[in-house]
Amino acid sequence: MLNITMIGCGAIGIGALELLEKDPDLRVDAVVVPAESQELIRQRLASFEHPPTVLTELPADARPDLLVECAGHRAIEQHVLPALARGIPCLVVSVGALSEYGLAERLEAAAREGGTRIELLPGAIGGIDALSAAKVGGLESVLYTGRKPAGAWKGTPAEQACDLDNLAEATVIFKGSAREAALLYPKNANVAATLSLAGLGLDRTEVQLIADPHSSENVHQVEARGAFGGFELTLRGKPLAANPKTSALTVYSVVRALGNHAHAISI
Ligand SMILES: NC(=O)C1=CN([C@@H]2O[C@H](COP(=O)(O)OP(=O)(O)OC[C@H]3O[C@@H](n4cnc5c(N)ncnc54)[C@H](OP(=O)(O)O)[C@@H]3O)[C@@H](O)[C@H]2O)C=CC1
Ligand SMILES: O=C([O-])CC(=O)C(=O)O
Repeated sequence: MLNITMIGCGAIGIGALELLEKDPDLRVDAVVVPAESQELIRQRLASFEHPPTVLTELPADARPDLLVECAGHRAIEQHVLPALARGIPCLVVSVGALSEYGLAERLEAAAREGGTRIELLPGAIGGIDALSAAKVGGLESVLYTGRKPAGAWKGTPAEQACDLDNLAEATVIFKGSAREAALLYPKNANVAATLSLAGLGLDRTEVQLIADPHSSENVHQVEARGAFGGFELTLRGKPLAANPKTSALTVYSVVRALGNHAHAISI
């Protein structure tokens, strides 16, 4: 059995915990959350058969088999970097944090220091295996379009670009590089960063973000060309009720990745 510490316990975290309870090979022993929400999370987890301990920091002597981050960009610096340096393997969903200059190199250095690895999870997108394999032969272009319901862009710079409450038609709210997208939209453009890290890089991957008042799904489209040929992918993600910015597939991606560490056959 693998003992896991989870960083963050919101829409993704709770969704993953519910599914992981059914897996005898995995046990989430602890969740790490901000002090302000510690009590609320404790109450939310009370109905679980094996409620994880709710902490605000990973204790200095803690040695979980795996640490999984599902908290947000700031948690990478705060929790993942030190855990890697201590030799704890980390899985992360807030991949957009790596758009900050120098952070990827610091994560790599910390993982080397600790003799361990950091795994960037596909989250809400598919095709990462194909794209990163295509990169080996050489990629020419990768275009990512992220389309979400207007409400999913609330609390983001899109509010300055348009009137989200009265949008009549689908509106492009951002056009630029994956790096800019991930920095400007930390809760909505992790997929842009993931695709770019697998493919052409943060500065050469073209990104378009759309607020669509007629959509009820988070639609991710990828067009890639290179020596391998080409592929077009459209993924229509169902948003989570607990956080409409986040697609349900992200929860399943976390559960799959953890399972792959524990089960005899991984896929
Ligand atoms: N790769 C992908 O495809 C995707 C990645 N994501 C990433 O996952 C993150 C989480 O998504 P989601 O679960 O929907 O978000 P929620 O806001 O529902 O939950 C976030 C949870 O993390 C906690 N948290 C926030 N900051 C920290 C921190 N520094 N240390 C510990 N805990 C923290 C929050 O606590 P509190 O409530 O107190 O703030 C909350 O419990 C997103 O911010 C995004 O970066 C999301 C969707 C797709
Ligand atoms: O969950 C999704 O559909 C994608 C998302 O929020 C992100 O890329 O950050």
